[in-house]
Amino acid sequence: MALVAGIDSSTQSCKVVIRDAETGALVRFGSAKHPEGTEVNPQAWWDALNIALEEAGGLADVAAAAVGGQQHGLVALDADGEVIRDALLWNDTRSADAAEALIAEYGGGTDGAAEWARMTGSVPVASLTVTKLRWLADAEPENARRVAAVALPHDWLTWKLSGAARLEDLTTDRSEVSGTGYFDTALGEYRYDLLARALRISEELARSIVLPRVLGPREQAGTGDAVRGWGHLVLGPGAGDNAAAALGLGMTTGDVAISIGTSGVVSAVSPRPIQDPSGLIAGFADATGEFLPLAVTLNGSRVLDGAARMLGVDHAGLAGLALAAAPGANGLTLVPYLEGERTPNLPRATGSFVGLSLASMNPNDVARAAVEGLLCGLADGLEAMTAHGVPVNSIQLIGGAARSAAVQQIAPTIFGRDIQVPEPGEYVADGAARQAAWVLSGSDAAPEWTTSAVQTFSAAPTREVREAYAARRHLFAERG
Ligand SMILES: Nc1ncnc2c1ncn2[C@@H]1O[C@H](COP(=O)(O)OP(=O)(O)O)[C@@H](O)[C@H]1O
Ligand SMILES: O=C(CO)[C@@H](O)[C@H](O)COP(=O)(O)O
Repeated sequence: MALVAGIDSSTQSCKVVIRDAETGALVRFGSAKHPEGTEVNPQAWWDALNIALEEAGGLADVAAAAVGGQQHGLVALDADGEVIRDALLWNDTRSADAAEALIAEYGGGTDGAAEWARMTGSVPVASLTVTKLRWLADAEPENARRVAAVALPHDWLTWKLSGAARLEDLTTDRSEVSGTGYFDTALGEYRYDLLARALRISEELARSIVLPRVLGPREQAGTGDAVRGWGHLVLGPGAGDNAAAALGLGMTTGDVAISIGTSGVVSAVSPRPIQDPSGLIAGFADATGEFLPLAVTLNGSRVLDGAARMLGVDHAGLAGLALAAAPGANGLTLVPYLEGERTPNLPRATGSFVGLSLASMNPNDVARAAVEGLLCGLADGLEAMTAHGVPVNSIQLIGGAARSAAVQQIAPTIFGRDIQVPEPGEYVADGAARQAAWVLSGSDAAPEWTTSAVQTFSAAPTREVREAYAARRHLFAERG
């Protein structure tokens, strides 16, 4: 029995699944926490990966591995392959002004946004790597001058697993690179002119910066580090976390995943690239050769973490309170922009409770408003997706907060559709494992693994909750 490892290096933690390459059966599992914050030394991801690998029984008997990772984070490397500064993560909003400047440089407003959507598939927001590079060039020019290679979290971890030292050995895949902001997702080519613009350097100089080689969906990224005893290990190209989840869920056209981890993500497989000048949809690629349009919010599971903390309960307690309240929370709406927001693009926003009254100022309604506000933001993303002609036949709910009974039961009322909840699991890591098995097999198609049982939740839609949210989502203060 050949074993494969799938790794999910996500915002809050690293998870490793070891699965049977043929059947997909789970054999071992390990996980380790990542540090808090939106600026993280990549060494912390490497340390967490090693702890998680050890907990999962190591790689000695594993034939292939692949890494799925949080997207967009800027890992800037110098000529010796050393990390220049802590990585700025996808949820770090300091590059919001840089995003605005980059749009302005292409005509500004709707023209500039449309041009970026045409060039790359996405309109720059603070999350995208290209804006972080511009921030680096302006705020830390000394560091910017030292940049010899730019990698993203999963690229860097794959490189570390391989034990390679040469920058030229860095690899990535279409799903990851499509979220950089300097890659033409429709054509599948780097845009060195955009890299140059971000760093305020000539295109000639930009071409001397090493960008990871973009691998095909089942192309080998190399082998494991011989020095660490992983020389036998075949490495897959890896993927951005949402593309890996799509692979883990076996999504095809018409399937939608709603992931509620640190980020809230609505994603769908599309046979054609999506270019949305409004910026609500990011036109990324998937891990199989197709496309994966996404709507991503900055405020996912932590909305519920914060609400539970505020109410002095655990997650089960929060779900109980929310389910004890009536839909609409007695007129209370949570605008959930606790960490600023990305979709819609409001990086300086804060959250607010709107409609508070004596009737709603109680734990049940506050909990209900938290769950409804979180889901309404995602429902707006789903609506933007359908507006772009992305077919929606089924919706699966995944990510840490999909374990909440309140999220499961309230989701169909807000989305106005049945919601399928697969067994709790690590679908990003599973997708990475499935990719590793695919690379190992050398077949044209990814192996058919048994999919997990799903539970379907149905409920009457509560249009009025969405309408109240739509009328109030602009009612927030900006952070000072
Ligand atoms: N039962 C639950 N209800 C609500 N949130 C939960 C529950 N279990 C875990 N979470 C939250 O899910 C998040 C972790 O989910 P995960 O998908 O692993 O995040 P990420 O991929 O961003 O690291 C944490 O914020 C955690 O508090
Ligand atoms: O920014 C994106 C995708 O565009 C996020 O999906 C990140 O990739 C982080 O994912 P989680 O760790 O929150 O799951």
